[in-house]
This record gives sequence, structure tokens and C-alpha cells, in this order.
Amino acid sequence: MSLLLGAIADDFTGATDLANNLVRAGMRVVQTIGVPREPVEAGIDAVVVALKSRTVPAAEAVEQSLAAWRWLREQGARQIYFKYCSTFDSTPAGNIGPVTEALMDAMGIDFTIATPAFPDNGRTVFKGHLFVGDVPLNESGMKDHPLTPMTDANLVRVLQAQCRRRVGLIDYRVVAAGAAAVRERIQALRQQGVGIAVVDALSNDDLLRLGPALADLPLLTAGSGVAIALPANAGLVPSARASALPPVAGAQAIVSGSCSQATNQQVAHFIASGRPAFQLDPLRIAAGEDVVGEALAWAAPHLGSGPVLLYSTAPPQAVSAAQTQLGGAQAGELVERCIAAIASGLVRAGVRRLIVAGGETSGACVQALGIARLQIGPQIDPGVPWCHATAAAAAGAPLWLALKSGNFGGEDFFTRAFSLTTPPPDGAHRPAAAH
Ligand SMILES: Nc1ncnc2c1ncn2[C@@H]1O[C@H](COP(=O)(O)OP(=O)(O)OP(=O)(O)O)[C@@H](O)[C@H]1O
Ligand SMILES: O=C(O)[C@@H](O)C(=O)CO
Repeated sequence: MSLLLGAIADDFTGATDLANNLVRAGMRVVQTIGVPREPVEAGIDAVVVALKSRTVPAAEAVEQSLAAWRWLREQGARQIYFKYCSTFDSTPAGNIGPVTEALMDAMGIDFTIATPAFPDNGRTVFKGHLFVGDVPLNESGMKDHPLTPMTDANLVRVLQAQCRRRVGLIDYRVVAAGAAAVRERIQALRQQGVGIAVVDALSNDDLLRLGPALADLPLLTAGSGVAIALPANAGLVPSARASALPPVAGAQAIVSGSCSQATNQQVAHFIASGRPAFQLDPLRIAAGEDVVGEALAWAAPHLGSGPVLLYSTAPPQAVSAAQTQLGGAQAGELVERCIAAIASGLVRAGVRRLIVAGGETSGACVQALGIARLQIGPQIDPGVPWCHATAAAAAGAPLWLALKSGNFGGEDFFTRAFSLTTPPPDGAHRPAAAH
């Protein structure tokens, strides 16, 4: 039994994002929550192991990632993929550099690539500089991120600060010239002693051109974008059947701890559409008030009549104010624990279609729900699929779950997403949404 690809994702929404791109390009994928104890069953092309290692201390992230790698190696994974955020979320202490180098050391390899490019979501890399939509990373909303503020768009510089090995660049001209030129450039960089190369990509065509040149690299490090090119390396082709999920019926809810720009807009849009919404105040949580009980009591009478939203999402000034009073990490943890308890309570109350917004928030919720693995279903927006959780301990019944990365999704995401969860009248599964 051997897997084509074994992936290690540094957060849970990022893991579903990667799994989504692999499924859409034709791979049969399992996403596990944490490192599984059991071997993977036959017939699976890729396993994405979802960790919560993006913002933990670097040594812990390395330990978790190596444990995932050892398990993937035991499953016979032919290629390893370290998935991080398309906005390269990290600090000078890591964790992208330290985890990459620990994997390289463990695998005994001298070269890998790094590219967060994800053009479908507006992430492009040009001359080593990351753009988010029309602006450089350091001018995007990421400059205000509560845990990993990004203040430099030059990824060669950002990654070099985190690494012992030399970091180089494969620029857009080489990528545009095709796979043979990329292979040649990799050889030249190796000879110059470069261990990790940031790769430019401006479009999906760039990523598809890059794909064949990456087929023989034992380790890739990237956002989810480059994954669109990997299934073709094994002769696989896209198939809508790969994303069909068993239907579920039950109440609909959204919990949101993301404070990213896109989520702020989505929350505002949901409230403006007249749907019921309940705001969670970090200071009341910190004061020990029963915010969870209050939130669940508020939600109960609304659950029979369409989606409800429970959110701590707030604009940067409000987040800074809470952080000043409580401390950044403590505010984050308190809110995550509160939202996770609300998610469990909602599921016990009959919610079977649940959106969680925010990577850290998703990690906390999925763990609280006792979900061990996810099957990837139809895409709602680029990077965000519906997933099917067969064994949610809190539910005792199957659940559809969407883990939305902070900055992903259109403004009407929270209302539109649920239209994909209702099976068509003939009972046939809906195909993946076209984007
Ligand atoms: N009102 C608030 N004040 C302070 N911190 C908050 C508030 N609301 C949420 N938080 C914390 O901010 C962090 C948001 O991180 P999270 O990863 O969930 O969202 P995100 O960064 O938007 O998503 P992604 O990582 O997918 O881009 C969490 O730790 C959350 O608990
Ligand atoms: O790559 C991305 O932007 C997302 O998958 C993610 O990791 C956000 O947490």
C-alpha cells in the first residue's frame, strides 16, 4: 500500500483547503484531525494530516510535524507536502522555516520549494514578493493579524530570517519557460548551495507548468495552490464524483472567531440580511460570565428556521482593545474555548450543518466535537469545501462541516453556503459548485 501524497497542514482550515484542491484535481483524499493511530485504508491517493501547529512554539510545531511525517512515511507516502497559509502566516521564530528544515533533516534531502501562491484566492508571488489581491502582503489585512502580523512582502527575506539554509528564488520568467527550465534552475540553485527556493506564480497556468518539475522532489512546501498540478503527475484527472457526500438533514449554524477582513464583511452581510446573530464579548468571557449558556439559550428558539450566527468577529481596533486588557494569546484562547463549547452545544441541540470561520477557531471546534476525520465534498468558494464528518462524538450522528479560512469566501458566504447542503428533490448528490 503506498500513498501518492502525504500532507502535513499547519491548521485545520488550511488542511481542508488543500484537500479540496487535491479532490477537485482528481485525487481520493482523506483528511485526518491530528496524527491517526490506525493505518490508512486501501484506495486512498492522499492523506492530509491536519495539525494545529501554526502559532504554537516552533519546537512544538516541529515535534508535531515530525510525528505526522513518521506516520505518513509508514503509509508509504511517495511525496510529502507541508501546507501553510497562502499569506505565509509566521513570525521570525517560525514556524514555516523550522518545520521545513526539520522535515528536510529527517528526510535527508538538500532541496525543496516554498510557494504560497493561490491565484484563485488572489495570492500571487512575483519576484519573491507575495501579493494579496492588488496589494503587497504587508499592505493587506494581514498586517493587523492578531497572532501573526505580516509586515514584509519579500518572502525570500521573510523565510531566510527563519532558516539556517540559504533561501533563493525561482522567478516568474523561469516558471513561464516551463518545467525543463524550472528543473535546470533547481540544479543551478543546488550547486550554489541554496536549500529552499521561493517560487513565483501569477496564475493557475504557472502552477500547472510548475507541476511536472516538482514530481521528483520528495518534499514540497506551499499553500494549497500548487496542489492543483500534482494529481496530473500521477495521471489522474478531475472528477465531480470525488466530491459527492452523503446528505444530512438538521439545523444550520455558523460560529465565527475569525477577525479577518473577509469574515468581518461576511458577518456584516449576514446581519444585514436580517438573519439572527449573537455577539460574543471577550471581556464578558474573561470575567467568567456564562456566555456559552446564554448563547445556546438564545440560539435554541431560532434553530428551526434557518441559519443562526454566533460570533466574536470584530474589527482590528476592538481586537486590539481586548488584547490590551487580556493579553493577545489569552484573549485568543478564551474566545476559542468559548466558541468550541458553543459549537458542541449547537450540535447536541440538533445542528447538522455547521460553518466555523477561522483557522484557530476551527481547530478548537473540531477537537471539541471529537471529529477524527473528514471527507471532502462540494466547494462553496475557492479553498472552502463542505466536509462530511462521520463520527462527531458530540453529535452521535453525521455532520456537514465547513471550515472557512479567515480571508476566504465571498461576502454572502454565510447565506449562500447552505444552499449547497440541501439534496436536490430526486435525491441525487449535487455536483461540486463551479468556480
Ligand atoms: N473579539 C476578539 N478579540 C480578541 N481576539 C479574538 C476576538 N475574536 C476572536 N479572537 C481570536 O482571534 C484569533 C483568530 O484566529 P483564527 O485563526 O480563528 O481566525 P483567522 O486568523 O481569521 O483565520 P485563518 O487563520 O484561517 O486566516 C483566535 O485566536 C480567536 O480566538
Ligand atoms: O492557505 C490559506 O490561506 C488557507 O488555507 C489557510 O491556511 C488559512 O488558515
